[in-house]
Amino acid sequence: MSSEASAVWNECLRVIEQHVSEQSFSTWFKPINPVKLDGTSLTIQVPSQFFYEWLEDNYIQELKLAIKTTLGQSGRLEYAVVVDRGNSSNSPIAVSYPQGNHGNKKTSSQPVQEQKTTPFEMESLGAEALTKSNLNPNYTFNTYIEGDCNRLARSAGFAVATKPGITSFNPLMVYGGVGLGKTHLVQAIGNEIKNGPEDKFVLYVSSEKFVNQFMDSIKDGNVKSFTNFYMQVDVLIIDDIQFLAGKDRTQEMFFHIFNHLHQSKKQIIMTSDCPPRDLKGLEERLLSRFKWGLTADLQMPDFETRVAIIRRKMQSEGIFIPDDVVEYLAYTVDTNVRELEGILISLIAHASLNRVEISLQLAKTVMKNIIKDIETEVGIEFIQKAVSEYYGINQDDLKAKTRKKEIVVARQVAMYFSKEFTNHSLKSIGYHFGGRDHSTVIHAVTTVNDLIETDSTFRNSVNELKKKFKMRSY
Ligand SMILES: Nc1ncnc2c1ncn2[C@@H]1O[C@H](COP(=O)(O)OP(=O)(O)OP(=O)(O)O)[C@@H](O)[C@H]1O
Repeated sequence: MSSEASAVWNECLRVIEQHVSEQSFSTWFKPINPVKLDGTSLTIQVPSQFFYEWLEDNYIQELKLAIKTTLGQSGRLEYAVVVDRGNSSNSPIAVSYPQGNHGNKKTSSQPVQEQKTTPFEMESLGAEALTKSNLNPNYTFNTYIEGDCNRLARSAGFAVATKPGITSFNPLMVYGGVGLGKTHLVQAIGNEIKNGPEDKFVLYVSSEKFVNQFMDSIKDGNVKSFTNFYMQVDVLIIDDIQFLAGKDRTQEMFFHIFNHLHQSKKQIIMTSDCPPRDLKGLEERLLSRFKWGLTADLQMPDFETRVAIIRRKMQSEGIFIPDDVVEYLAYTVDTNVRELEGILISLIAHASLNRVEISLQLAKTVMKNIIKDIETEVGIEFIQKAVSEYYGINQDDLKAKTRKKEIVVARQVAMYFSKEFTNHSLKSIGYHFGGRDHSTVIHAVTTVNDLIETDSTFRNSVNELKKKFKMRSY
């Protein structure tokens, strides 16, 4: 090792130390050996291919800063990767060169294993590498709106964030449909731990990336460093675990990593698009481990929570949207939160591009453009769906013969609204409710009107539903 190279690298370390945590510094920078200095080009030796890729994915900015500070603008960094063949004492060194320098191979006393570009030429930091843990700093508990839809998962997540690895929620498995906030929640846990008092190595990885890294490690003969790396993590957050289905070798590797982490009281957090019992193509021994901790689901947020999510978003974007528009969006977009956010962003974009105020009319136009088949008119079907959801009954029961009290009330309310909000005749309305005759519809309308007069609880619920239909038929 040249003393010049050492001196330069020591300088670099002083810069890097100021920008990374103590733990990252000892994990990722202490094992590096400076090899040589050639003009303003410093070669450093890293223990494995995996290590090299990790540095490149996660610490490129710090390395760049250190090199430029120490060697000036023309400073360059090159890597020597110790090839992992399971026997490090035998490992040859592969020197890496900048792209475009291939015809000018430098000689090394040991065999050159492969060519690598320098990190500075590969500044393709993926969106994932936003922080050292691959966590998006905006995904916090603070920005994650609480509602009935996520209460259990959120509070379990918070407990885990306070005492990672030592609550009974290990592993914590969060499942739910597309765009319902799984990633946001598990990253909020990660951010909370990372910003907490203890110096924990938190790592977020998508299952897809985990599979790809594992496959690459097989290809490159690096499996050992892959495993060692994952076994060092204090908090492993692995997203969309269903992606491991059918990938037997990766599952086996994950099984070992899981066991090691769990035995060492390290926290494991996973997400999935369905409950563990429905995860097809995953080994039974993995599934049974997933059930050791806590499994919590996320549901579609209810109307109030959707309003709160929109308001939160408005606050973070620094924009104002009138209440009727907020309510309209919250009523209409009930598929998932990502879609709700998407429509909100389109609305903001439309208003600012066309220099118009955000209004209900604009919201409706944007909505029609985005969701082609959106049902903007109130029809009997829509009323039946909304009323049965509101009363928590099966939609088909509105058409069935059943005379159960709660179903009769819901049916009468739905008939009442069908009369008020659609152009269907009494006969047609009766037909849509299991072929009842028009006098049944008249009776329903009269009963509902009477109840509105006499029963305030009933009146409130009818008003709430009415608001929803008015939004549509505006
Ligand atoms: N309760 C919530 N409060 C605030 N924002 C939320 C909430 N739930 C979801 N979001 C937002 O909705 C968007 C989609 O969430 P996220 O990506 O976490 O969903 P997901 O369930 O992981 O989706 P996928 O199934 O596609 O992986 C994100 O922008 C997220 O911030």
